[in-house]
Amino acid sequence: MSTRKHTALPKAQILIEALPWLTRHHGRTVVIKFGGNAMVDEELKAAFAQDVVFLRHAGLKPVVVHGGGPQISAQLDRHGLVSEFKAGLRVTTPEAMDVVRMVLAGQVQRELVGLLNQHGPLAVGLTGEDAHTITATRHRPTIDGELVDIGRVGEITAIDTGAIRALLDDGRIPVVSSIARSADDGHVYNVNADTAAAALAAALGAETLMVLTDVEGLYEDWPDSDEVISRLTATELEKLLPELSSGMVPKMQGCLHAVRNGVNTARVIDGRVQHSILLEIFTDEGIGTMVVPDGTAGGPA
Ligand SMILES: Nc1ncnc2c1ncn2[C@@H]1O[C@H](COP(=O)(O)OP(=O)(O)O)[C@@H](O)[C@H]1O
Ligand SMILES: CC(=O)N[C@@H](CCC(=O)OP(=O)(O)O)C(=O)O
Repeated sequence: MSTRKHTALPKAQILIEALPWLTRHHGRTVVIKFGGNAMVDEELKAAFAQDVVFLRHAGLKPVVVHGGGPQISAQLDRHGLVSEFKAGLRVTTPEAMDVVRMVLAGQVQRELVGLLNQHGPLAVGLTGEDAHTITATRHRPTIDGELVDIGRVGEITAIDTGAIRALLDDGRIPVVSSIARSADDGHVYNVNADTAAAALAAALGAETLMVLTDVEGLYEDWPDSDEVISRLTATELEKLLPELSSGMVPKMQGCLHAVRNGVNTARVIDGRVQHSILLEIFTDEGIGTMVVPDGTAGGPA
């Protein structure tokens, strides 16, 4: 009996260590973006699903927004279509848009819903098209001073949180694909998943936006160094933005948008680390990069 007590004690200590975090986050919404590059390993995907279900049972309200860039590229390739990116966004022809929608809503989202629902009737998948969750207009980025046409790529103009809130109130875990309907022309648009997650986090008044990717966080001097910036304010991030490249651009722009619009913390964390979500939410040893609004005091958040 005494041996059993003794061996079980560390488990109790670990649970108690999480108490301040459980108290702080209880009832709060956490938007988690699961990137396509972090989604390649079966064990990692299963651990991701466990973490999200754990959060839900711990009294938080997780919302999953997923990417699928590599999966889309692979499918386009099978169709003999080339993948081209401009300003970090996929040039999306109407033909490519059909593939994007099929892969995100029909493949990646279904897989995540399936993994989450191994733990109970929790996850419900939707795309931004459902119940007008995400409305977009055609995005025309400026590259070298010129407006560029990148096809069916959407810039978010409105978020309707009604369907997601109804699911959360019903105890479900919404799993959202980053596809939007345009109110102008009725077409379906491809939205970067980081941008969609940030917009949803802001519109939902989420406590935290958590972006899982395939690096440790925001590197200070990428690609020359792998020194991770652990914490930075909105203004510090804004100054860094022009120096960032490729996939980090929409991620960090999204983090900035989130903390400037009511989200308490936006984090970029390493999706290759098993249970990185739990480590980030429930322990002192926060990993990755955390963006906070200006004027936020130091210490763990
Ligand atoms: N400053 C930086 N710090 C870390 N990664 C960076 C930086 N700048 C660019 N990157 C690149 O951004 C990538 C992550 O973005 P992306 O490939 O779009 O991932 P995801 O599929 O998770 O959205 C990293 O793998 C890295 O190659
Ligand atoms: C407009 C645009 O670029 N959309 C992205 C949508 C998926 C995505 O963002 O996936 P990751 O998070 O895995 O990069 C794309 O077509 O790849």
